[in-house]
Amino acid sequence: MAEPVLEIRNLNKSFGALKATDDVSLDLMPGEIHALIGPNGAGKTTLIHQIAGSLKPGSGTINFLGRDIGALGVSERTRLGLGRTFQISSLAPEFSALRNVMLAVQARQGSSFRFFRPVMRDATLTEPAMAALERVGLGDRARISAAELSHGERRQLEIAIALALGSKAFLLDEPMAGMGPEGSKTLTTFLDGLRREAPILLVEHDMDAVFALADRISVLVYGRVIATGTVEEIRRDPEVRRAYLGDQD
Ligand SMILES: Nc1ncnc2c1ncn2[C@@H]1O[C@H](COP(=O)(O)OP(=O)(O)OP(=O)(O)O)[C@@H](O)[C@H]1O
Repeated sequence: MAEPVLEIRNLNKSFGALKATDDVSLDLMPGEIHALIGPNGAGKTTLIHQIAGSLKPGSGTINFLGRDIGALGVSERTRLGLGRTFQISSLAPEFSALRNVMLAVQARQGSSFRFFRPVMRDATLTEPAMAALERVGLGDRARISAAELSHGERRQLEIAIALALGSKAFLLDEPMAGMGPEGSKTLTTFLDGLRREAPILLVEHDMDAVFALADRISVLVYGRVIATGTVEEIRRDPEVRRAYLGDQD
């Protein structure tokens, strides 16, 4: 059997008396979309922060591509290929969409001596950046500043940045949030294809998107994984229905 791309074992994180992450173990396999669902405050974002490196776990291990990344910072994890989008945007708002992605391309190329060239005409930066924008459907918005993009477009731009960074797995925290039905549909189609390139750990409240996309779902309640399974297994699970799905089905 294939090795997991991401392997989380017995992760714990407390905020004072609150156990936000309670002995969480989960895998992200090559080519899969693994959705993480659960009620507000269940600990989904806290878990993503620990995997991304912006929050230190109390205990437990995180392996990425066979390597223990527990001691690494956010940028080292990004360099290894752990791409993420945020609930709160991390874009440079005054820069164009293209320039935002070019910064990622530049970071990946590791060069800091480009100041001597007019950056916006440097094809080694503009071409891969345009390619990433086109892949997420933002090709015709390249020259618009990030601040002027719609909420949904900013999410697409963050994914373009993660692509340009050469991500080997994606951590997506509520990418559909604030999107209309059309935007959600477009993003769903895009993510469906993206999984072939790199697996996705997807935190999402939009159950239509989750049920359409997920190969597996893990359900988090009070920081604990109460079930992991296929869409059908999760839909049928009586504990999940009681704790989370309720009458959404
Ligand atoms: N820095 C912090 N200090 C104290 N408590 C925190 C901190 N961050 C999160 N929490 C608490 O940890 C719990 C889990 O929060 P988290 O944001 O991870 O949940 P979530 O499942 O992502 O929720 P939502 O679906 O609303 O985004 C909540 O009770 C939250 O109040």
